[in-house]
Amino acid sequence: MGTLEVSAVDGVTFSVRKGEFMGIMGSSGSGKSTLLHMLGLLDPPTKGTIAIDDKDVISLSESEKGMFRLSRFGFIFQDYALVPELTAEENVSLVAMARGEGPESYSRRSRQLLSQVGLGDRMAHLPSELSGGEQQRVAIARALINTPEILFADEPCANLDSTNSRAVLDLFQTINQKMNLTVIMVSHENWHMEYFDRVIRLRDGKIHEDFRPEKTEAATSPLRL
Ligand SMILES: Nc1ncnc2c1ncn2[C@@H]1O[C@H](COP(=O)(O)OP(=O)(O)OP(=O)(O)O)[C@@H](O)[C@H]1O
Repeated sequence: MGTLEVSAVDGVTFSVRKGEFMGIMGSSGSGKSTLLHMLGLLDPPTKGTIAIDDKDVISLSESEKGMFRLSRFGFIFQDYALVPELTAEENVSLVAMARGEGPESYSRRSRQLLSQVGLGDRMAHLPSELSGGEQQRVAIARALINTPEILFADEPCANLDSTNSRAVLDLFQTINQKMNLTVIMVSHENWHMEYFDRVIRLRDGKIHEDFRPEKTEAATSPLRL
């Protein structure tokens, strides 16, 4: 920031097990989004290493990072990040198209995923014709179209009421358990911890706590993947 150097994340070291549902928590400005964006290869760290399956992913070229993100990661953002001019089905298909797939292979899967997130009757709707919770479920279907190994979610419930937040978290839990997908989610809501296997709490860009929260019985959704 001009002459002011900001250490958004500083000296953070941890590893994540395959299939873990991890929450990154901490107060505003503690570095959660920066950490998530670095892990998701969206922002480069100034120093340090990130390894996935023992592969150093920092040294990949920009185009290799792009392909790595498309084929191995799913992203879900607070503001849904849907393309406003495209229907729900087209939004989901878009990332499969970007990976070079033909329509014969992604069309059926897009529709199947939208049905599985409860939007079978909303496939032709534009984002503006969907509620916030529905838009976030389109974003979840989109994140799953390329059968990723890691799902990154940055405050996915920030704009949702508690019923819709629970629907999204129930979906994450089902995806995590049924597909053994690693989920890394930024949150500042303490009640979300009931869904997490593990929490890393940041303070001033450093790991302040790394713990396994006590599990209460969270509801399970009817999603079958
Ligand atoms: N693009 C940027 N340029 C300069 N500083 C930034 C930038 N993005 C974030 N920061 C700073 O880095 C620090 C960490 O920000 P970050 O957005 O990662 O925090 P956060 O924990 O996700 O916060 P919030 O919960 O409010 O979203 C903050 O001090 C912030 O002001």
